[in-house]
Amino acid sequence: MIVEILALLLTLFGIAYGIFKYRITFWARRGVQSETQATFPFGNDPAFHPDVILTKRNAAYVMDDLYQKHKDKPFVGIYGPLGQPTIFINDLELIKNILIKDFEVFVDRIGQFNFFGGDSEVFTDRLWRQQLLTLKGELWKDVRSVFSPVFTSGKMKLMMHFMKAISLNLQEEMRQCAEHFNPIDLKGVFGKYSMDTIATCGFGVDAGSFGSNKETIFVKHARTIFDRSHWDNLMLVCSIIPGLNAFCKMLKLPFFKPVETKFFYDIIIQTIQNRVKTKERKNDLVDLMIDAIHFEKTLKEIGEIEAYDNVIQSSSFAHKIKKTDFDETLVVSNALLILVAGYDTTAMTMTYCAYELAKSQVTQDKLIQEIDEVMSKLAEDQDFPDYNTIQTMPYLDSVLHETLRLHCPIPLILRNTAQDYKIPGHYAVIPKGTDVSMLAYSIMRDEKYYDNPNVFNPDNFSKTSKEKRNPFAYLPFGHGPRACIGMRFALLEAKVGLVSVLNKYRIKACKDTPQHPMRSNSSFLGNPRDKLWVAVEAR
Ligand code: HEM
Repeated sequence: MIVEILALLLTLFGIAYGIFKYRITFWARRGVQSETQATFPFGNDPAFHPDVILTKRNAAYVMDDLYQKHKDKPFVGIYGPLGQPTIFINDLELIKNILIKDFEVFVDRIGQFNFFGGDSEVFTDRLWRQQLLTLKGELWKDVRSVFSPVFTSGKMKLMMHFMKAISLNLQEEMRQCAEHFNPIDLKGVFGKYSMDTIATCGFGVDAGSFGSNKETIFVKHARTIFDRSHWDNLMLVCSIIPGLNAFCKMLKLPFFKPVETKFFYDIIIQTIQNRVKTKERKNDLVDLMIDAIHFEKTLKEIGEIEAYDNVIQSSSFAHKIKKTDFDETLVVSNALLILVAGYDTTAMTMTYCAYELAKSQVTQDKLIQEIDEVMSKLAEDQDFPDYNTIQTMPYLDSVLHETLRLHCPIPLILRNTAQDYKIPGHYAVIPKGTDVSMLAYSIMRDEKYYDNPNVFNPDNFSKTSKEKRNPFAYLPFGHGPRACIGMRFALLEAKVGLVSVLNKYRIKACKDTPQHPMRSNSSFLGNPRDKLWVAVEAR
C-alpha cells in the first residue's frame, strides 16, 4: 500500500513538474525574451522569491536584481508560482501607454491572485476585497469616481487645520529631545504624527500617539498591518496554491491580518454610528465619504450594523451581508484602506526626508532659508503659511519628491490585462489576465534617467531637470486614472509637518545615524530596517 501511495505521489509530482516546465516556456513561445531560471514551484517572480517569503531581504532589492539583469530590454517575461506568466515593463513609453493611453485594457491592478485575503469568505478578508486597491472593472470605476471628490485640493484645504494642530505635538516632541540632548528615532516620531493626522483627518479619532512613550494599540495595529510575519507569508502561499487554499477555506482560516482588520473595523463603524446618532459634522474624510455615497439610506439600518458586529466571525454573517446593500461595507473598507495606506507611506517618507536633511546640512540650510522667507511674510494674524503658500514652496517640493524617488515606499506598480494586448511596435501579445509590473524602485534609481541615482539631490526636481526628463521615470504614486488617490493628502501632510519642525529646529546626524539605511526585510514597503537616529537642535 505504502509503495502504491509513494508511486502515486511521485507520479503527481512528476506531472506537476512537467506542467511547470512547459508553462515556463510560455513567453519564449510568444517571442518575448524572458528570465529562464525558475525554481519549481515558485517560478522566478521576485515577490515570491524564498528570500522575500522567508523575510531575509526586502522585495525591492530582489526585484532590482532582476531589473539590473534585464533593464536594456523594453519588457521581460517572468513566472509566478506554478509558472503563472507575468511581464515586467521597463520601457517608459510602454509604461505611459499602459497607465494612460491604453488604460481601458489595464483598469485592474490584480488578476486571480489577490494579496489581500485571496477569495476567502471570512469577514475580514471579504472586507479587504471591497477597497479601491483590489476592486476591479466597473465596480472600481464607480467607487473611484465616488471617492475622488473627497481628495480634491478644495477638500485638502479643509484638512490642513487638523494637520497644523497635530504638528504642534510634533514640535513639542522635538523640543523635549533638543532640550535634553536626546537623539530621536525619526520613524517613531513621524509615525506618531502621521498616525494622529490620518486618524483625526480621516475619522475624527484621537489615536493618542504623542504624550506617551508606550505605543498605543491603535498605532501597533496600524504598524503591523503591512509587516509580513512568517505566518502571513505562509497564508499568502496557501491563498494561491489550489489544494491548500481549499483546505484553509474549509477551516475558515483568515488569510489577511484578521486581528488588525477587526480592530479598525470596530473603530470606523463606531465613528459612523456616532456621527449618525449625534448628527455631529467634522468635515473629515468620513463625513466626506458619507456625503459621497449618500449613506443615509443605509444608516437607518444601524441597528443591523451593530448586530453584524456581534456575529462578525460566524458563518451566518457571510450569508447575511450578501443580502444587504453593500454601501456601508464600501465606506468601511475604503476608510480602512485610507487609514493603513495613509499612515505608513507618509510616515516613512517624512522619516527618510528628515534623515537625508540631517546628512546634508547644505540642503537643510537651503530649505530652512525658504521656510524663513515664507514665515517672514506672514500676515499679522497668521502663525503658519496657508494652503496656497505651502503649495508654492519649490524647494520643499523638490526635497520631498527627491525623497520619494530615492526611498519610494511602494516598489512596484501593478496592472492586469482585461483583454489581449498587442504591444505597440512589436508583434508580441500580452494575453488577457496577465499580471503586468513596473518596477518603480529600480526605474527611479536608473542612471539612464538620473545622474548619480543613488545620491540624494533635490535638484533632480528643479524645473529644468523635470522638463528634460520623461515624466514616467518618476513613479512613487503611479500615474493615470488609477494613480494614488491620496497623493495630495500625503504631500500636504508631509509639508505641514516638515515646515513646522524646521521652523524651530535643525536636524543633525549623530553617532548612531546609519550611513546607508536598508529597507526592512519583513515589510513589502520601504520601511527602514533599522532605527534612523538623529540629533535635534533648537534654531
Ligand atoms: C507618500 C505617501 C504615499 C505613497 C508613496 C503612495 C503610493 C501609492 C501607489 C504607488 C499607489 C498605486 C498607484 C498605481 O497603481 O498607479 C497608491 C494607491 C493608492 N493610495 Fe497611495 N500613497 C501614499 C499615500 C496615500 C494616502 C495618504 C492615502 C489616503 C489618504 C492613499 C490612498 C491610496 C489608495 C486608496 C490607492 C488605491 C487607488 C486606486 O486603486 O484607485 N495613499 N498609492
